[in-house]
Amino acid sequence: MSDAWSRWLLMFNTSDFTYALTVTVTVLLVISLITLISIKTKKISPPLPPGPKSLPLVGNLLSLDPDLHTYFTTLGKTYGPIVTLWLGHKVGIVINSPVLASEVLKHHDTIFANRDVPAAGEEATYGGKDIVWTPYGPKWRMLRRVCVSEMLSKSTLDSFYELRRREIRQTMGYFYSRVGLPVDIGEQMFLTTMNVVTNMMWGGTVKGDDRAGLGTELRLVVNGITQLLGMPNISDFYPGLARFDLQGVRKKMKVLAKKFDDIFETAIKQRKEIDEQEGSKDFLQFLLKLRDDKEAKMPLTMTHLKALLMDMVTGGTDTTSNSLEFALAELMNKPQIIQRVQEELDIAVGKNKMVEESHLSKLPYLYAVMKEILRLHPILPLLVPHCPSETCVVGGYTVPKGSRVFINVWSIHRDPSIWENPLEFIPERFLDGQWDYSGKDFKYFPFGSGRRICAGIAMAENMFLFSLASLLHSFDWKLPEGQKLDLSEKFGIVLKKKVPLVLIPTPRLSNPELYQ
Ligand code: HEM
Repeated sequence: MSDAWSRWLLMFNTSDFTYALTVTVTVLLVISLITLISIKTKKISPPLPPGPKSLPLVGNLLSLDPDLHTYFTTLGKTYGPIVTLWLGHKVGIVINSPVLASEVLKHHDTIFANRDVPAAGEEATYGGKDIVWTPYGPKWRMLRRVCVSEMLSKSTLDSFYELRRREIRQTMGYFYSRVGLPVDIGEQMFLTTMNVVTNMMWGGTVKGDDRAGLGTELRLVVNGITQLLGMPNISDFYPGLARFDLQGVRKKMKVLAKKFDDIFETAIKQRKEIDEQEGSKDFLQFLLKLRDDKEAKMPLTMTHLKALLMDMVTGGTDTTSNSLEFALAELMNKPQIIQRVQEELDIAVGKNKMVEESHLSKLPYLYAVMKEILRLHPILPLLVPHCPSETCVVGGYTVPKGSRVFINVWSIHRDPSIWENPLEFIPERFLDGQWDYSGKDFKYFPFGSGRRICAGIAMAENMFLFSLASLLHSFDWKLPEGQKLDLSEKFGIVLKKKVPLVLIPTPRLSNPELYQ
């Protein structure tokens, strides 16, 4: 068996395919081949961007590396800033330069503000009814407005400060109870963000003994969802074969999404039962009110409502917690940077208090640490793929309507022609305030840019800074005896650490009562 074929099997998890299925696939692929050849031999002017030679039937699928972000970066070095890949029947376009990212996300923003919804995404979000996958248009605008102006606005976030404070204190209390013992940083930060998000949504939280159990389970579910979303799927590349769900991606996603759907159903039922007089103010109550608004121009359906909740519990948790895990991991390699952050914290907060959100504006060096982490490990390394609603020209090449466009922010953030020592973790490069998250500069845009820019920037910034400040102010951290730091990344729609970060906390604050 050739290397490429084994990789294919590995990536697509097809070991349980039966002989009969293989025959069926072959027949269907032959039909696909005829269509593919007819598309490829059509003269396109200007031409498609350059790219590696593709094979009949499969295009470039056999040579795809599972770590797509590094693979696309290598392709960029050979073929230039814009590359074509044939993903079965689908045209994939990879953008590796700031100039072309700007053409796509700024000059042609409206055309590219669409998504090529993968089968996995459709299954996870009630048929793609959420913000992430809804096509650009009135429905998306309505969802986005609800989310950005109401749920995640600065004033709403401010009103939930007590809740974040309580959760972060609880996490610090947990670490205090584990002094001298190894703790899984990613797991704990996931739990903290999940608790904040579910609390904001419907007042739900995981406490006490349930914390480890339910938290671990929810993390597995979210991990599973993001993994399936980032996984190449035959159904997406050969739409004619989608109904067979050959890799079982839809089936697996259905099981995972059902777990959250059950949680949403229970929360919705309970919320409806609570007398409004009790005045609970969470998003669910707000969304249920919107849903009952019969006058609304673009009504919010129950499906939209649940799809929005799904965006919050998946998009709002894994992104922030993985960024925090990368941050602590990079810092473990650079004790002098930890020292500088702690000095800043000791001046702004003092060692006789815990960090409050009001301290965050006095921590410019910590802010630079966050920016540098999102440069070196942009947590959505290819953004969420965009999809042009009409054929257009980018960088002098044709980008066909319906193609899947990957903006490789990971490679732009590590481009040596833009960044000095790009592979080094150097927060100082952000101290002059030159870079922000607005997406205006296509050399640095970890949250994306244009109409589809991340809807949760304020919350991400808040949770990241508050958590990291608390972790470094309350504790010193060390690796367990004999363990080496591993900073390698694992590709997925959300980038993860290949090896979970396990560290041992030692309290820094003199008064043990602060940790209670
Ligand atoms: C470190 C944390 C985070 C990072 C780096 C991040 C980054 C991103 C990126 C790169 C995109 C895609 C932009 C594009 O397609 O061009 C995105 C989309 C999105 N993010 Fe975030 N995100 C983070 C946290 C959050 C949080 C906390 C929430 C909400 C609670 C959130 C909600 C969303 C939503 C709803 C979208 C889809 C927007 C749309 O398609 O209109 N994100 N995010």
